[in-house]
Amino acid sequence: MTLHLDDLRVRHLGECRYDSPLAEMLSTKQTSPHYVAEGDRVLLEDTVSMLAGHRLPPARVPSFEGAGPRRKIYFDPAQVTAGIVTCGGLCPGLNNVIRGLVQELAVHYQVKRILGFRNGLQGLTADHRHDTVELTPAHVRDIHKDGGTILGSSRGGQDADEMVDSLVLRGVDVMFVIGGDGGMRAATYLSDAIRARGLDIAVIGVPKTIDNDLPFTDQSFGFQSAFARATDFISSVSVEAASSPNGVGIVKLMGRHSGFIASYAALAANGADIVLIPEIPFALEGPDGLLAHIEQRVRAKGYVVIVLAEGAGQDLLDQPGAAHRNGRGTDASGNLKLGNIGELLKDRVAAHLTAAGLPPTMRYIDPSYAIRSIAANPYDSVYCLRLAHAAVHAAMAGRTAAAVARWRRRFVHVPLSLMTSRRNQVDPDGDLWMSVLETTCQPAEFGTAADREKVPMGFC
Ligand SMILES: Nc1ncnc2c1ncn2[C@@H]1O[C@H](COP(=O)(O)OP(=O)(O)OP(=O)(O)O)[C@@H](O)[C@H]1O
Ligand SMILES: O=P(O)(O)OC[C@H]1O[C@](O)(CO)[C@@H](O)[C@@H]1O
Ligand SMILES: [Mg+2]
Repeated sequence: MTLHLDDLRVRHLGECRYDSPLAEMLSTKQTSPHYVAEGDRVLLEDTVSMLAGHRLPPARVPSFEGAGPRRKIYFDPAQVTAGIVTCGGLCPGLNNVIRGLVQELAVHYQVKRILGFRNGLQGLTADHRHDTVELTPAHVRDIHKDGGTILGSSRGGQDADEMVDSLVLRGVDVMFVIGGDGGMRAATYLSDAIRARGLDIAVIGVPKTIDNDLPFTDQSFGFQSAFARATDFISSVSVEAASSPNGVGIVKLMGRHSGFIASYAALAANGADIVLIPEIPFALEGPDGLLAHIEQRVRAKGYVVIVLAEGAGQDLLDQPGAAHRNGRGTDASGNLKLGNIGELLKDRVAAHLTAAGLPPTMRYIDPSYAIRSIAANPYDSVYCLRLAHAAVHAAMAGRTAAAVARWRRRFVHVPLSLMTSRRNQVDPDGDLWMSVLETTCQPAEFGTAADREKVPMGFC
């Protein structure tokens, strides 16, 4: 999909008439390498060849509106009630974002009231809309020290009109939705329904997901903390595998459709021989298949360490009745339920090595929720705080149906609909995957004899 400048423009509720309480701080600022001035824009693409390909003057090249405080704002802060909700799976940093939103809204803009809706979008239904938490700086002072979300979260669909009714009944003027792809989709429908009813309510998304599968953001918050924790499990399994005869260490990590956690954690731990991700299918059998490669590594090195994203190799579980298929179907939010590729791999590797005369010592770890239920690390803490500041500035300036994101290290406004227009995935031709191949020395693909012709050899 080719994007044009107009696709990247975010909606404004109207003219900004009020002086911002931060106006004085902004009076002397101009664009510099470290500051995007009001009215300036951040390029979508950043290579000479991509820019040249547009054949457009700089002002027409696709770009995002820079985030940050404006001198004039849309809402009168003294009249504003803000709402906050966290939805979907947990992610390190949710509490940091809540805290950042509350502090900025209360301390700098001094808004009238801040309401936290409980248990995800369920909190915006008729049955739950009155069970809100009154959020103040004192209430959120220490919440960043804990993982999870003080507001609670959930999966499962809600009616957009019912959610709008809740905002109207609770007098909400600016609504912050902290969520992943599902949450951003729900926020899009929410802002569409608000618009259809001609209401003056801003909806700002703060994208989160440990899977890092959202587009138009360099990395989603919490991802760094999550993969850092995953690294510990890879190190443990590597030690165990290396200390055992024919040791096989397998770590299965979250990542439904995107293998970023597996790739980054494997690079950070630097002990993995094989990384398997959803973006790159693999064959088990055959001379170029995964099992043959594992056997070769055990023979050469004495042990092997495999890092596996949960969404990898799902096609291998597709046959009806296949072991570890786990029924499939979808969860309450419509996300595909995955089969257990880790268990399948464990069984198949054990059978293969045993048949090859290398009976393995199997060390299998599935850290599951342990990587996402933790508090944010210092890097994510700073990132969450800055995203929260950007979200508040966007809302107070009357931006709506927009997400705040960091793009090419600048904070920008992204139309909400774009956040769900594609999925961020590891590019098999990109430099991240190249680094994984360089580090693990695994071949670019584990193919079968039939496609041996097109399968490049490993690096070492
Ligand atoms: N197409 C949709 N229309 C309306 N609401 C949706 C849609 N998709 C998801 N939602 C709602 O958004 C909320 C969050 O979605 P989901 O459970 O998929 O998590 P998420 O936001 O994608 O987070 P994560 O991927 O990090 O777990 C849920 O309450 C879900 O019902
Ligand atoms: O919370 P649940 O429904 O068990 O979801 C787990 C899923 O959530 C995520 O953490 C984020 O979508 C995935 O990596 C994982 O598959
Ligand atoms: Mg999701």
